[in-house]
Amino acid sequence: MPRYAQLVMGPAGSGKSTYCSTMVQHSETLNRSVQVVNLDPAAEHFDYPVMADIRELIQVDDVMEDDSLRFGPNGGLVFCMEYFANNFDWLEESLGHVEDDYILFDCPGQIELYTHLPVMKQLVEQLQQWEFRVCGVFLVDSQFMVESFKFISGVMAALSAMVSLEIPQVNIMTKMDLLSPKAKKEIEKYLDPDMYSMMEDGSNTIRSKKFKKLTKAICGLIDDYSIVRFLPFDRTDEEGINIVLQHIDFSIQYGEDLEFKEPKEVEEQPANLNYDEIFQDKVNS
Ligand SMILES: Nc1nc2c(ncn2[C@@H]2O[C@H](COP(=O)(O)OP(=O)(O)OP(=O)(O)O)[C@@H](O)[C@H]2O)c(=O)[nH]1
Ligand SMILES: [Mg+2]
Repeated sequence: MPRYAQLVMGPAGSGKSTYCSTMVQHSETLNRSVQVVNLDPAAEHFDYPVMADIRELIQVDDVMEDDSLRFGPNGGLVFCMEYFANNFDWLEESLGHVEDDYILFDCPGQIELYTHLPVMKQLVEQLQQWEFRVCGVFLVDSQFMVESFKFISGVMAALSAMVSLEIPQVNIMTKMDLLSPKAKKEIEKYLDPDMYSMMEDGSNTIRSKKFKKLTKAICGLIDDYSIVRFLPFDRTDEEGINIVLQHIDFSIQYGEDLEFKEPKEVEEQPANLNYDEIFQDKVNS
C-alpha cells in the first residue's frame, strides 16, 4: 500500500506551519487522518500535534552554542539539515509504518534548501524508497505578490524547487484573507497569469533594458510551458481549502486505492435516441 506525503515548503513566514495546522483541522472535518512532522530545527511554536519533531534529533540553538562549530542562525540550520540527512533512520523510526499514512512535512523557511542544497532532494528520494508518494507544496505569501516583478521572483522560487525536486508540485498563494477587496481583484490575474502582458505592466519597475529583455524571456518561457500556476489559500474558506487538497490528492493519486464505489445504474436508453428532440421537449416544457 502506498503512503502519501506533502512536503510543505516556502520562504520564511510564508505560512507553512499555519497551512499544516489548517490542513489537520480541515481533514478532521472530513474524517481523514493527517499527521504532521516538524522538520524545522529552529521552530519555536506551532499549533498542531506532531507525530515527529526534528528538534528531538537536533536543534539550531545547540549548534550555535557549540564552540567548535560557531555557526550563525542560517549556517546552523544548514548544518542541522545536513545532520538530519545523515540520520534518516531517526525519521524512519519516528514515522513507523501505518497503511495509508498521510503525512505533512513542515519544512524550514530558508530558501537555499529549495534552490541548491541537496537535502530536500535526498529526503524526497528516501521517502520514495519508503513507498511514499510525495507532492511538493510551495507556499508564497500573497501580500508580496501584488506587483509583477515580485510575482516573477515568487514564480522563480517555486520553479527552482520544482526543478530540483522532480516531484509533482502544487503552488499556493497564502494569506488571501488579509488582502483588501481591491488587492484580491488585482491578484486574480496572477492566479492564471498571462506572463507576456504582465511583463508590459512591470516595465516601469525594471529600468535597465538588458534586464527587461531577460525578464521578458523568462516570462515567455513560463507562459509557453504553463509550468507555474498558483492556487489561492484562505484559511477561513473551507471550500477553497478543499480545492487545494483535491489538487494535491490528485497529483499523488490519493484515494485511488481506497474503496471503490459502484456507479449508479442508469436507466437503459433506446438505441436510436434523438437527443435534439429530447432537448427540445425539455426546453418547451
Ligand atoms: N491572516 C493570516 N495569517 C496567516 C496565514 N498564514 C500564516 N499567517 C500568519 O503569518 C505568520 C507566519 O506564519 P507561519 O505559519 O509561522 O509561517 P512559516 O512559513 O511556518 O514561518 P517559518 O517557519 O518561520 O518560515 C504567523 O503570524 C501566522 O499567524 C493566513 O492564511 N492568514
Ligand atoms: Mg514554520
